[in-house]
Amino acid sequence: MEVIKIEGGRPLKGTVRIDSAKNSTVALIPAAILADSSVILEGVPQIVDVEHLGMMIEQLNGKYEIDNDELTIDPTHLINTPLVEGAVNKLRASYYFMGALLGKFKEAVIGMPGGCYLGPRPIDLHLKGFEALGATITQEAGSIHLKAEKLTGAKIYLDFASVGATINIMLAAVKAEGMTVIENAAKEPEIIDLANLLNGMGANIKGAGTGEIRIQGVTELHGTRHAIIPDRIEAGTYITLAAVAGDEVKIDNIIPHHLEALIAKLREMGVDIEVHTDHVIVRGRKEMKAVDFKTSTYPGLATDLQQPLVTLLTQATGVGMVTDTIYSDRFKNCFELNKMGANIKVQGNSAIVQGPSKLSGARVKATDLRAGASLVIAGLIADGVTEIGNTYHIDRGYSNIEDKLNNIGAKVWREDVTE
Ligand SMILES: CC(=O)N[C@H]1[C@@H](OP(=O)(O)OP(=O)(O)OC[C@H]2O[C@@H](n3ccc(=O)[nH]c3=O)[C@H](O)[C@@H]2O)O[C@H](CO)[C@@H](O)[C@@H]1O
Ligand SMILES: C=C(OP(=O)(O)O)C(=O)O
Repeated sequence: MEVIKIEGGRPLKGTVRIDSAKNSTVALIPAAILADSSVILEGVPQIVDVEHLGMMIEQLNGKYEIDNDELTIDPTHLINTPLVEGAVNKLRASYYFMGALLGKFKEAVIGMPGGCYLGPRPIDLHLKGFEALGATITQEAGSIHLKAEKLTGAKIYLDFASVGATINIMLAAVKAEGMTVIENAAKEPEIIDLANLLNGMGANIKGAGTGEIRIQGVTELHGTRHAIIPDRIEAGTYITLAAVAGDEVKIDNIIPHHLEALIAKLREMGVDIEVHTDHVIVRGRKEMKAVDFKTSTYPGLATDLQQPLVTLLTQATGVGMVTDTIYSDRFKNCFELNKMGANIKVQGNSAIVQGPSKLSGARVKATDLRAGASLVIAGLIADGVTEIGNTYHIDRGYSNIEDKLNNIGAKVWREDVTE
């Protein structure tokens, strides 16, 4: 079993360059199949989710070529193969092939998505959207069959501003006949990035980034070149770790506007953050006071940063409560942090953290992607060596994490150990 080992207690100093957004990239790759010629994505992060989507493009007989961080997807000879085996259940975003294949071929057969378990993650809103556009849906033995004689634009109200449902409906509607209006659409920056790619391919989408997205269907989409936005969650993770372990760390290649909720809350705790156009400088390792955090949809505090923030609170003075309004069961990291000496109680969808606690190195498991990030941060400040198992979760979303940390003075390495 591969583990990540961290020798804690080394003050961090230097620059971390943030890669492009996982949650954009994993939508942009399936979107590319809607074109009839090559789509080039600039700045693709080296993460396992991207590799898995590449395998799915190849299952569909598409060409998938990465040259450094530039990805070319050529969908010219695409075949509508059922995606029920292979990478489909290795990641959440595989479900974007539902919308993309439905949009392109009016039919898709696809297995259920994987991704982190964070509590129930139903896809009823995605299916409701496809039905509104004219698709018939049948489900059997872990796979979903979507079929439409034709797709017709519709008005679709989402009961919850779901990122996944908004994206999937956009992908299915972009070539539908007439106008689709998504009401109570998700407003996350990754939705805007997707709309920009699709519009570059010839789509007609207005309102992305607001609660009402209007999609006028077009008959053809062509290849284009698109630069992916920076990863606000990777950025937020490094900002958080710099707050507890950094002397002075520059987090570069970001859009600070996407991180306003986080930056405001960290400042409330007493963290020194200097904001510039495309980077921030964090001067950490100072006294912090505990605050409460509550996650919500964008522009609120991202649920994907909630677990790293729990680690931060273990170093602040007082009691802080972290409430996750998006996912009911995203607290497995808390039990691992307690093994390292933290004092955290989980109650319903909240974690109550009493700090400050002295953390000590221990053997822990990354139960999901951001739990992994929360344990890496804990390892950086703990006394002694921390060993983190289930590294595959971390590799779904953080590119070159050891190099990025070692470059700013950490001591992080991988080892194969017997279980
Ligand atoms: C690949 C990707 O981009 N993943 C992100 C995406 O996940 P994902 O797209 O799965 O998240 P959603 O925004 O869809 O889910 C938010 C909430 O809505 C509920 N829901 C969602 C769909 C549905 O059909 N029915 C339903 O009830 C979910 O259970 C959850 O409680 O947005 C989340 C919320 O910002 C992030 O944590 C994930 O990192
Ligand atoms: C929950 C996440 O990812 P996914 O939706 O891909 O499981 C995440 O990025 O934190």
